[in-house]
Amino acid sequence: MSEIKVEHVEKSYGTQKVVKDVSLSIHTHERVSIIGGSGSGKTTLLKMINALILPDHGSVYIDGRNIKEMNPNILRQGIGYVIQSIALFPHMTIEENIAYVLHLKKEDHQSIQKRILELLKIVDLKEELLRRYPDELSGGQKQRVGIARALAAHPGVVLMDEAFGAVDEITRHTLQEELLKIHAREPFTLLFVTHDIKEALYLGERVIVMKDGVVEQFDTAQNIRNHPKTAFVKQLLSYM
Ligand SMILES: Nc1ncnc2c1ncn2[C@@H]1O[C@H](COP(=O)(O)OP(=O)(O)OP(=O)(O)O)[C@@H](O)[C@H]1O
Repeated sequence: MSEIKVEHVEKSYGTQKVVKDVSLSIHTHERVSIIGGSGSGKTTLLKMINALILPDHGSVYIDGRNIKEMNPNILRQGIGYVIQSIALFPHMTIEENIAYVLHLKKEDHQSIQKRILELLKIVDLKEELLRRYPDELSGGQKQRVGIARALAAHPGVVLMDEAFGAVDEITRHTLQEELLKIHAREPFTLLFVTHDIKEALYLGERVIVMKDGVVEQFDTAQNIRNHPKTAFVKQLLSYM
Protein backbone atom coordinates (compact mmCIF):
# COMPACT_ATOMS: atom_id res chain seq x y z
CA MET A 1 0.00 0.00 0.00
CA SER A 2 1.61 3.23 -0.95
CA GLU A 3 0.02 5.48 -3.58
CA ILE A 4 -2.41 8.00 -2.11
CA LYS A 5 -5.15 9.87 -3.99
CA VAL A 6 -7.38 12.37 -2.24
CA GLU A 7 -10.34 13.50 -4.34
CA HIS A 8 -12.54 16.51 -3.51
CA VAL A 9 -12.39 15.83 0.21
CA GLU A 10 -14.32 18.06 2.62
CA LYS A 11 -14.86 18.04 6.37
CA SER A 12 -16.92 20.30 8.61
CA TYR A 13 -17.35 20.55 12.35
CA GLY A 14 -20.74 22.14 12.99
CA THR A 15 -20.94 25.07 10.62
CA GLN A 16 -17.16 25.41 10.24
CA LYS A 17 -15.71 23.80 7.12
CA VAL A 18 -12.14 22.89 8.11
CA VAL A 19 -11.05 21.01 4.96
CA LYS A 20 -12.37 22.48 1.71
CA ASP A 21 -12.42 20.53 -1.54
CA VAL A 22 -8.90 19.12 -1.27
CA SER A 23 -7.57 16.93 -4.11
CA LEU A 24 -4.03 15.52 -4.10
CA SER A 25 -2.01 12.74 -5.67
CA ILE A 26 0.97 11.39 -3.77
CA HIS A 27 3.29 8.94 -5.49
CA THR A 28 4.55 5.64 -4.16
CA HIS A 29 7.44 6.17 -1.71
CA GLU A 30 7.30 9.94 -2.08
CA ARG A 31 8.11 12.14 0.93
CA VAL A 32 5.54 14.93 1.32
CA SER A 33 5.40 17.56 4.07
CA ILE A 34 2.23 19.38 5.08
CA ILE A 35 2.66 22.83 6.58
CA GLY A 36 0.20 25.58 7.49
CA GLY A 37 -1.06 27.75 10.27
CA SER A 38 -2.65 26.40 13.42
CA GLY A 39 -6.18 25.17 12.68
CA SER A 40 -5.62 25.06 8.91
CA GLY A 41 -6.84 21.44 8.71
CA LYS A 42 -3.52 19.53 8.52
CA THR A 43 -4.34 16.95 11.19
CA THR A 44 -7.88 16.53 9.90
CA LEU A 45 -6.55 15.84 6.40
CA LEU A 46 -4.01 13.34 7.74
CA LYS A 47 -6.61 11.51 9.81
CA MET A 48 -8.87 11.16 6.78
CA ILE A 49 -6.09 9.08 5.17
CA ASN A 50 -6.10 6.43 7.92
CA ALA A 51 -9.87 6.70 8.38
CA LEU A 52 -9.68 8.05 11.92
CA ILE A 53 -11.90 10.81 10.51
CA LEU A 54 -14.41 10.22 7.71
CA PRO A 55 -14.84 12.97 5.11
CA ASP A 56 -18.29 14.50 4.59
CA HIS A 57 -17.66 14.54 0.85
CA GLY A 58 -15.04 13.13 -1.46
CA SER A 59 -12.89 10.02 -1.24
CA VAL A 60 -9.45 8.77 -0.36
CA TYR A 61 -7.87 6.01 -2.43
CA ILE A 62 -4.81 3.97 -1.51
CA ASP A 63 -3.34 2.04 -4.41
CA GLY A 64 -6.58 2.66 -6.27
CA ARG A 65 -8.84 1.29 -3.51
CA ASN A 66 -11.40 3.53 -1.89
CA ILE A 67 -10.58 3.29 1.82
CA LYS A 68 -14.32 3.47 2.62
CA GLU A 69 -14.56 -0.05 1.29
CA MET A 70 -11.70 -1.36 3.42
CA ASN A 71 -11.82 -2.77 6.94
CA PRO A 72 -10.43 0.17 9.01
CA ASN A 73 -8.33 -2.14 11.21
CA ILE A 74 -6.68 -3.80 8.21
CA LEU A 75 -6.19 -0.37 6.60
CA ARG A 76 -4.45 0.96 9.73
CA GLN A 77 -2.21 -2.09 10.02
CA GLY A 78 -0.73 -1.02 6.67
CA ILE A 79 -0.26 2.62 7.72
CA GLY A 80 2.31 3.70 10.31
CA TYR A 81 1.14 6.61 12.46
CA VAL A 82 3.37 8.76 14.66
CA ILE A 83 2.05 11.75 16.63
CA GLN A 84 3.66 14.39 18.81
CA SER A 85 2.35 13.02 22.10
CA ILE A 86 3.70 9.63 20.98
CA ALA A 87 0.86 7.69 22.57
CA LEU A 88 2.89 4.65 23.54
CA PHE A 89 0.87 2.18 25.60
CA PRO A 90 1.96 3.08 29.17
CA HIS A 91 1.37 -0.36 30.70
CA MET A 92 3.34 -2.20 28.03
CA THR A 93 7.11 -2.53 27.92
CA ILE A 94 9.03 -0.97 25.05
CA GLU A 95 9.31 -4.40 23.47
CA GLU A 96 5.54 -4.96 23.68
CA ASN A 97 4.90 -1.49 22.28
CA ILE A 98 7.14 -2.06 19.27
CA ALA A 99 5.74 -5.53 18.59
CA TYR A 100 2.09 -4.52 19.00
CA VAL A 101 1.08 -4.62 15.32
CA LEU A 102 3.19 -7.75 14.71
CA HIS A 103 1.21 -9.57 17.43
CA LEU A 104 -2.04 -8.28 15.93
CA LYS A 105 -0.91 -9.74 12.62
CA LYS A 106 -0.17 -13.01 14.43
CA GLU A 107 3.43 -13.18 13.27
CA ASP A 108 5.47 -15.95 14.85
CA HIS A 109 7.69 -15.37 17.87
CA GLN A 110 10.97 -15.81 16.04
CA SER A 111 10.25 -13.35 13.24
CA ILE A 112 8.92 -10.80 15.78
CA GLN A 113 12.17 -11.03 17.79
CA LYS A 114 14.23 -10.66 14.61
CA ARG A 115 12.23 -7.61 13.49
CA ILE A 116 12.49 -5.96 16.94
CA LEU A 117 16.30 -6.19 16.83
CA GLU A 118 16.31 -4.83 13.28
CA LEU A 119 14.09 -1.91 14.33
CA LEU A 120 16.29 -1.07 17.33
CA LYS A 121 19.20 -0.73 14.95
CA ILE A 122 17.20 1.37 12.50
CA VAL A 123 16.09 3.88 15.16
CA ASP A 124 19.36 3.64 17.09
CA LEU A 125 18.09 2.40 20.46
CA LYS A 126 19.85 0.04 22.85
CA GLU A 127 18.49 -3.45 23.47
CA GLU A 128 18.52 -2.87 27.24
CA LEU A 129 15.60 -0.43 26.84
CA LEU A 130 13.26 -3.18 25.67
CA ARG A 131 12.20 -4.20 29.17
CA ARG A 132 11.55 -0.64 30.37
CA TYR A 133 8.19 1.16 30.35
CA PRO A 134 7.53 4.35 28.36
CA ASP A 135 7.76 6.67 31.39
CA GLU A 136 11.29 5.38 32.03
CA LEU A 137 12.51 6.85 28.70
CA SER A 138 13.51 10.36 27.60
CA GLY A 139 11.34 12.28 25.13
CA GLY A 140 13.75 11.56 22.27
CA GLN A 141 13.90 7.85 23.11
CA LYS A 142 10.10 7.65 23.28
CA GLN A 143 9.89 9.31 19.88
CA ARG A 144 12.28 6.69 18.47
CA VAL A 145 10.14 3.92 19.96
CA GLY A 146 7.08 5.55 18.35
CA ILE A 147 8.85 5.45 14.99
CA ALA A 148 9.96 1.83 15.48
CA ARG A 149 6.41 0.84 16.36
CA ALA A 150 5.02 2.63 13.30
CA LEU A 151 7.54 0.91 11.00
CA ALA A 152 7.31 -2.56 12.57
CA ALA A 153 5.04 -4.17 9.99
CA HIS A 154 6.75 -2.61 6.94
CA PRO A 155 3.90 -0.16 6.25
CA GLY A 156 3.54 1.22 2.73
CA VAL A 157 2.42 4.57 4.15
CA VAL A 158 3.67 6.44 7.22
CA LEU A 159 1.78 9.45 8.61
CA MET A 160 3.64 11.70 11.03
CA ASP A 161 1.89 14.54 12.83
CA GLU A 162 4.28 17.03 14.43
CA ALA A 163 6.28 13.92 15.30
CA PHE A 164 9.38 15.84 16.36
CA GLY A 165 7.57 18.81 17.87
CA ALA A 166 8.14 17.88 21.52
CA VAL A 167 11.89 17.22 21.51
CA ASP A 168 14.83 19.61 21.86
CA GLU A 169 16.41 21.20 18.79
CA ILE A 170 19.43 18.87 18.66
CA THR A 171 17.36 15.69 18.98
CA ARG A 172 14.99 17.11 16.38
CA HIS A 173 17.80 17.51 13.84
CA THR A 174 19.12 14.02 14.59
CA LEU A 175 15.66 12.50 14.16
CA GLN A 176 15.12 14.37 10.88
CA GLU A 177 18.38 13.02 9.48
CA GLU A 178 17.60 9.53 10.72
CA LEU A 179 14.14 9.61 9.21
CA LEU A 180 15.68 10.30 5.79
CA LYS A 181 18.11 7.39 6.27
CA ILE A 182 15.32 5.06 7.38
CA HIS A 183 13.23 6.10 4.39
CA ALA A 184 16.14 5.35 2.05
CA ARG A 185 16.64 1.95 3.65
CA GLU A 186 13.00 0.82 3.95
CA PRO A 187 10.99 3.09 1.61
CA PHE A 188 7.40 4.10 2.36
CA THR A 189 5.14 6.94 1.31
CA LEU A 190 5.61 9.62 3.96
CA LEU A 191 3.18 12.38 4.89
CA PHE A 192 4.77 14.62 7.51
CA VAL A 193 2.79 17.41 9.21
CA THR A 194 4.90 20.20 10.68
CA HIS A 195 4.74 23.85 11.76
CA ASP A 196 8.35 24.40 10.81
CA ILE A 197 9.06 25.54 7.24
CA LYS A 198 12.71 24.46 7.46
CA GLU A 199 11.65 20.96 8.51
CA ALA A 200 8.98 20.86 5.78
CA LEU A 201 11.51 21.76 3.06
CA TYR A 202 14.18 19.43 4.45
CA LEU A 203 12.00 16.33 4.77
CA GLY A 204 9.58 16.79 1.88
CA GLU A 205 10.41 16.18 -1.76
CA ARG A 206 7.12 18.02 -2.22
CA VAL A 207 5.36 20.31 0.21
CA ILE A 208 1.65 20.96 0.73
CA VAL A 209 0.94 24.43 2.13
CA MET A 210 -2.49 24.69 3.78
CA LYS A 211 -4.39 27.76 4.90
CA ASP A 212 -7.95 27.80 6.25
CA GLY A 213 -8.70 24.30 4.95
CA VAL A 214 -7.46 25.00 1.43
CA VAL A 215 -4.28 23.86 -0.30
CA GLU A 216 -2.50 27.13 -1.21
CA GLN A 217 0.39 25.43 -3.00
CA PHE A 218 1.48 21.83 -3.56
CA ASP A 219 4.85 21.82 -5.20
CA THR A 220 8.43 20.60 -5.04
CA ALA A 221 10.45 21.94 -2.13
CA GLN A 222 12.57 23.81 -4.66
CA ASN A 223 9.57 25.51 -6.32
CA ILE A 224 8.07 26.43 -2.94
CA ARG A 225 11.39 28.04 -2.06
CA ASN A 226 11.98 29.79 -5.39
CA HIS A 227 8.44 30.39 -6.67
CA PRO A 228 6.06 30.90 -3.74
CA LYS A 229 2.60 31.34 -5.25
CA THR A 230 0.79 33.29 -2.55
CA ALA A 231 1.49 35.92 0.07
CA PHE A 232 1.00 33.25 2.75
CA VAL A 233 3.69 30.96 1.28
CA LYS A 234 6.02 33.97 1.05
CA GLN A 235 5.30 34.77 4.68
CA LEU A 236 6.15 31.19 5.74
CA LEU A 237 9.45 31.41 3.87
CA SER A 238 10.28 34.63 5.67
CA TYR A 239 10.49 32.62 8.93
CA MET A 240 13.49 30.64 7.69
N1 LIG B 1 -13.35 17.05 16.92
C1 LIG B 1 -13.46 18.34 16.60
N2 LIG B 1 -14.58 19.02 16.86
C2 LIG B 1 -14.72 20.33 16.50
N3 LIG B 1 -13.76 21.03 15.86
C3 LIG B 1 -12.62 20.39 15.58
C4 LIG B 1 -12.41 19.03 15.94
N4 LIG B 1 -11.16 18.67 15.50
C5 LIG B 1 -10.64 19.77 14.94
N5 LIG B 1 -11.51 20.81 14.97
C6 LIG B 1 -11.29 22.15 14.41
O1 LIG B 1 -10.96 22.00 13.05
C7 LIG B 1 -9.98 22.95 12.64
C8 LIG B 1 -8.82 22.21 12.00
O2 LIG B 1 -8.17 21.42 12.99
P1 LIG B 1 -6.85 20.59 12.68
O3 LIG B 1 -6.47 19.90 13.93
O4 LIG B 1 -7.06 19.78 11.47
O5 LIG B 1 -5.83 21.75 12.35
P2 LIG B 1 -4.26 21.75 12.26
O6 LIG B 1 -3.91 22.47 11.04
O7 LIG B 1 -3.73 20.35 12.40
O8 LIG B 1 -3.89 22.59 13.55
P3 LIG B 1 -2.62 22.55 14.54
O9 LIG B 1 -1.44 22.90 13.68
O10 LIG B 1 -2.94 23.61 15.55
O11 LIG B 1 -2.53 21.17 15.11
C9 LIG B 1 -9.63 23.74 13.90
O12 LIG B 1 -10.32 24.95 13.88
C10 LIG B 1 -10.09 22.86 15.04
O13 LIG B 1 -10.46 23.61 16.16
